Amino acid sequence: MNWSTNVWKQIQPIYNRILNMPFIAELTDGTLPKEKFKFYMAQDSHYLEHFGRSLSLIASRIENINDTLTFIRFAEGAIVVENALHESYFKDFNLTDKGSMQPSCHHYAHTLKSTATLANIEVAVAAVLPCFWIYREVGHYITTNLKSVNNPYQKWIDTYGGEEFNTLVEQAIKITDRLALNCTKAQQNLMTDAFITSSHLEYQFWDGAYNLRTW
Ligand SMILES: Cc1ncc(C[n+]2csc(CCO)c2C)c(N)n1
Repeated sequence: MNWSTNVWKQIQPIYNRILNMPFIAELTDGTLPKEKFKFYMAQDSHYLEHFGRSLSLIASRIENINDTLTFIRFAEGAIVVENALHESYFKDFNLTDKGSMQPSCHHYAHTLKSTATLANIEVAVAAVLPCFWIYREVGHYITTNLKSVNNPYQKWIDTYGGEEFNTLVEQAIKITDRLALNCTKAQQNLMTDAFITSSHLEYQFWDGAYNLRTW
């Protein structure tokens, strides 16, 4: 079994907890209170900047030059494309000031940056993979369970449920599996730990927004 199939099995309890979060249920039926979505968007805007920097660090460290190019594109996607989504939401929801980073976002963003800088490259790549993979799965889940026609969060849903995003995720999984193939079992276990930690932090990110958790 390849590394990714195995790790995805391992995070099933976390993934199922994510699918059962009120944030996801209310995003799906469009009833999520605006102030919670605004909190999420503002925090995510901070997150994306740090995430983009983490991807750029990985791009510069990864050995295969084609992988460097792929990670440069991921970084660009995080900063340019995703920020466009946020900007349009900032307008739609009258959000002018994103404020400072709050605990869930701060923890996640800085964990990714230190991992991207200090950990072995395969561990750094494994740490960013849940950002792609969990969002794709959640995007598909929401798309298949959509109830309301006039969902105010439709743009967000379309971004992550779409085919374009799916292609990026497939590329990210493929690179990570290739790196894992050249690793010892001990190194693969460190990759797995990093993937699991980021999956927990994805959960915490939504939980922090739903509960409007501040310092
Ligand atoms: C907390 C949090 N985690 C993951 C994503 C999803 N995401 C953001 S950028 C990017 C890659 C684009 O190249 C992906 C998958 C998010 N928005 N917020």
